Amino acid sequence: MSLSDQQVRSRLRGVAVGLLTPFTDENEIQHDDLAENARELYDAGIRTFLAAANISEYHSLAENERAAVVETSVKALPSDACVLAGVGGSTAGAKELIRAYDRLDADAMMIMPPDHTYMHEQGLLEYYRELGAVTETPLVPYVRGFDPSVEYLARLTHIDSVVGIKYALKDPVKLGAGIGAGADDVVWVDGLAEPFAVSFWAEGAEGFSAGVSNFRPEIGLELYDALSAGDWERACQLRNICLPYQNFRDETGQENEIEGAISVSAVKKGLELAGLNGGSVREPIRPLAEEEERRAERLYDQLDDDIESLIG
Ligand SMILES: N[C@@H](CC=O)C(=O)O
Repeated sequence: MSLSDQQVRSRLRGVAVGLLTPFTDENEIQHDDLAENARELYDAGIRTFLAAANISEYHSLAENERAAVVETSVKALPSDACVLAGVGGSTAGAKELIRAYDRLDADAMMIMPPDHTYMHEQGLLEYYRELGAVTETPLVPYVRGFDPSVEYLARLTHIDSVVGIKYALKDPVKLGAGIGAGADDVVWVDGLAEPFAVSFWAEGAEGFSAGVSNFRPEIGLELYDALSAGDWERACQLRNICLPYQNFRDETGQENEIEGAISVSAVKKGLELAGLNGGSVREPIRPLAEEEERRAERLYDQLDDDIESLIG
């Protein structure tokens, strides 16, 4: 049975890890590895999971694969875990996926950023209303890749099905304004991982998505405790030890000028180095080059040392 709206809100007040989709070299999904990752992260204390979503390589998964990934995740995790399932695309297609996720008992729908060349704020709000009309399951829209008005953010919070917003714009001032203008019962989640966790928290975010905490969950959990306790100095220390690996994720990689191209491959490498399952990536992402693999290893060692001295 899935969680209530109130329980989902409570889970959004925490660290949300992305369940990356491990692929074989032949591009097949390794469901056992995915399930093992989910259980290990749960045992480490994580309770909020994003399945078939952003860094799960949502866009590289077919519809039936998205449902299969969500099914594996829900089955692998105890019932007090919150699984947010990635949804996107046309209204009709998204509704179909939502119905499939409902049959699988997903706890919430993570609505991916609109994948459209042209759009209108009112049309986008209509999209969320349409999706909300086919399910009792709460929606969490992911705001990324476009620059909406504060008014839009406020209106988004007033859509009945919306219980949380994953905010991933590098604009803490707009976040604070959106929170101030919006409904009180919506939980705002930092969608830009640990580097923005402190500034977004100061503006009113109550949870954050994981970056390096996807493979070293203890950092995210300690950071969340420090933020909850108002211990800014410790929160900044914990945030700072994440930065070298997070900055590496932002790089372009080789023979490419698009920033962040190695981001998912770097997290998959981190999973492998932490003893979890990373696996291969699908196009349009590329695997790390040899030199990047070595650099990831050095950065991971540094992270490991920093965790040892700060967390023990
Ligand atoms: N936290 C993720 C973004 C959200 O899914 C990341 O660091 O890439």
